[in-house]
Amino acid sequence: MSEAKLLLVEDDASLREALLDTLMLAQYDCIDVASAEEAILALKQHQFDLVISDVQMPGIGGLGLLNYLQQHHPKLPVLLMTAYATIGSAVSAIKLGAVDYLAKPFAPEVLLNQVSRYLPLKQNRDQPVVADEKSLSLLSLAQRVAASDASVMILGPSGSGKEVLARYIHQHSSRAEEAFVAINCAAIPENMLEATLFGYEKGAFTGAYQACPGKFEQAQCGTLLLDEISEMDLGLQAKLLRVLQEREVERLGGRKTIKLDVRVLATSNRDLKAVVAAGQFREDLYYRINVFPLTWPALNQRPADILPLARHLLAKHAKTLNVADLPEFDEAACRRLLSHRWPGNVRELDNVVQRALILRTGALITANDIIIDAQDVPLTSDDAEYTSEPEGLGEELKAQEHVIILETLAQCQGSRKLVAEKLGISARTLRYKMARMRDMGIQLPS
Ligand SMILES: Nc1ncnc2c1ncn2[C@@H]1O[C@H](COP(=O)(O)OP(=O)(O)OP(=O)(O)O)[C@@H](O)[C@H]1O
Repeated sequence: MSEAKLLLVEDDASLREALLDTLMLAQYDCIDVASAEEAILALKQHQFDLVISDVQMPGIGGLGLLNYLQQHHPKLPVLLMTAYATIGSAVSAIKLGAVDYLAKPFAPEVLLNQVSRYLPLKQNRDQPVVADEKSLSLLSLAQRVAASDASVMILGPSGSGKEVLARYIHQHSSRAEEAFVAINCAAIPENMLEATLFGYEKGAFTGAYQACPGKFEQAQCGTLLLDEISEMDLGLQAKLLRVLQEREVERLGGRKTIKLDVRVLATSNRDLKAVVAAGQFREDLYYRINVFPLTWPALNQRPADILPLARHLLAKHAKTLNVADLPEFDEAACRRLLSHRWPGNVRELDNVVQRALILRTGALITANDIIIDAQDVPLTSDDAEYTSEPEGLGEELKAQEHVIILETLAQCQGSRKLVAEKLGISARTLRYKMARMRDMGIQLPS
């Protein structure tokens, strides 16, 4: 999940739910409230990086909130949402200090594009923690590659740390002070990926009420990460190749070409050569992107990383949970961590460490606290339900769960609220499950 925190203020409950879904599926950490008054309370309890607020609301409303923010949080960016008919008030709000506005109704991608423009880039993100010789030599190679401007293809199984490595390359490049923009090609519906990548002009398609720069433009002078590039359809691959060759982009519905100075990194957890051989990935694009291939081996191929990573993840989560004294793994717990095969790689290790932190009773984490099979975890709170996917579920059962969710979504015309009610799970759990489905490349209605 992104480290940036968003405050969403919208009095229309169903719209708020839909916006929240979009933001959470895009991995944003978000708190939602129904009025400006509640927003002010939330601002006293949390630190936010961006506020997205409706203008017309009962009480002091969006403009009252803007006024409050100007006085108490003048540096906090505010995005206002307003009905198309009342754009005049949004324009005056911009004069009052809002950074931008969204004209309702807008497509989910318009929201995500705007949000990604204003969220600050957190520089202190996870640095790769490595100890195994294989990983050390990979990092030193990555550092040397970072110094060049070559395109890099990062391969490795899911959860091995490909995005962490991509950020590392950016941070060690001459572009480190510029933007790092990541886009997950599998998570964005196919018909919106092109607009998200290349941007669009007002009126380019139904719902494009205002022009929006694409990810390439947002990454200008910096680095663009095309995550899971192998999931891009062949038609779009041809357009991407052209942009990379010409080093310029044209927004959808636009006539102007925009010169680009962007370094492109890409990841895939598939054997890209085999995908090329199967005719699902263009060979010319493969060679353009694959100037320098780097591969993170699976975690079980670099066992010396396991304990340092586990300790790092423990310290990270202890900090988030405000745990005063950091517990340690006892010897039996370490043995258990070292003997597992970690099919889910570092992401799986991260889940196990989080569970251990919740389950431990003293200053030491024992082997009993290391629950590898999540089915054994006693779920007591909604939070625990949200963060732990029952990994023990068989593949067949999981596939059935996905079918049920998709069918119920269709029956309820996409209303997450109704789906959650029908399936008897919390809206949070549904959101989490849908995010996991998106991660797996399953297309969901937006
Ligand atoms: N070497 C590392 N040091 C610190 N944290 C790591 C490391 N490798 C992975 N992680 C953490 O593990 C999680 C998964 O990593 P990441 O998202 O980079 O994997 P990925 O290979 O891109 O996965 P996917 O293919 O599923 O997108 C993240 O929370 C990341 O911060």
